[in-house]
Amino acid sequence: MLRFTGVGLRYGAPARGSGSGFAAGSAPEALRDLTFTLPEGSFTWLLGPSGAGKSSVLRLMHCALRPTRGEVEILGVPLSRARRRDLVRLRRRIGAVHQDFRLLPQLSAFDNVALPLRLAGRGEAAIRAEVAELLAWVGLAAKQDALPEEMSGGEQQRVAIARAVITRPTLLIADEPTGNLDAAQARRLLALLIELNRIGTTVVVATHNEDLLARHPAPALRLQAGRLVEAPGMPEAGDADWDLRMPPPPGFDAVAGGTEGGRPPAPAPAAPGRHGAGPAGHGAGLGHGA
Ligand SMILES: Nc1ncnc2c1ncn2[C@@H]1O[C@H](COP(=O)(O)OP(=O)(O)OP(=O)(O)O)[C@@H](O)[C@H]1O
Repeated sequence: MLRFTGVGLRYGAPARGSGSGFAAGSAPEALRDLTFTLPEGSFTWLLGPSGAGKSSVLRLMHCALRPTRGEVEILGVPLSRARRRDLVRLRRRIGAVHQDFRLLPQLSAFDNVALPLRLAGRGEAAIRAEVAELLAWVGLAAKQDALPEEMSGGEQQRVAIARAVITRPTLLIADEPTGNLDAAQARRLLALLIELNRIGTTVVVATHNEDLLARHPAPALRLQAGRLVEAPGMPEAGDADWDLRMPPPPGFDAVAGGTEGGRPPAPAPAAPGRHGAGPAGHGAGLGHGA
């Protein structure tokens, strides 16, 4: 489970409980008052315009930062109280696809993808088979020996995706993972994310890709200028302050109805929820070959 409680983040300010030595800064808060819970095994889209704070939320989820206010709990571990070695252990359970890939430049595609398995102490024979299979699945069988600088942006992104999922992480976070992929490759990636989620991985994906959102309706966290404007289980904006059962204000009948003593027309039903209103479904009908 991921739980954010009253979370604020100000870059350059000291983090809660970290002793991390950040210089105190006066930058505006990048995240403000975020409170939400994502259950284990959920699939959540992370949405919002550029600069809204999506990458910052993912950095907190990846334990790369601690909040300056409030508490972030990742897979049961409160970041404010976690020691450095707890964080290292926690991060081994998290797969991350970064916007800028973060491949190790001196390692081949194969060795980049194999790295998390080697760190976990897996045997080389199993690593060979698993890495080869996953690289083939992302269409990079012929690029196993290529260095990152010898690959296109889309190829590097697919290596980064393979590296993030090779350990079947408990939590997968992805920041614009389709930014460099064509439409068919993006759909294959979505199928992979859905499959991982089906076998139990909690998945959080920041994206602007409307095609993916339409293909896999799931709950959403939506940010605007560092604040949450939509979250799983949060009432639609306006629900609380516009009660449709309230009588019209005095004099409104005559203005709206035109007939003495008449009632105004019934208000239109509330707008249907955005795609985030429904439960996470797996009904996108995408097989691995989609
Ligand atoms: N390392 C940093 N130091 C200082 N400010 C930062 C840093 N990273 C992000 N910010 C600021 O935090 C705010 C949120 O940025 P963030 O990258 O989280 O947004 P985003 O929604 O992911 O944007 P995009 O869609 O463009 O990637 C922005 O105002 C940004 O300038």
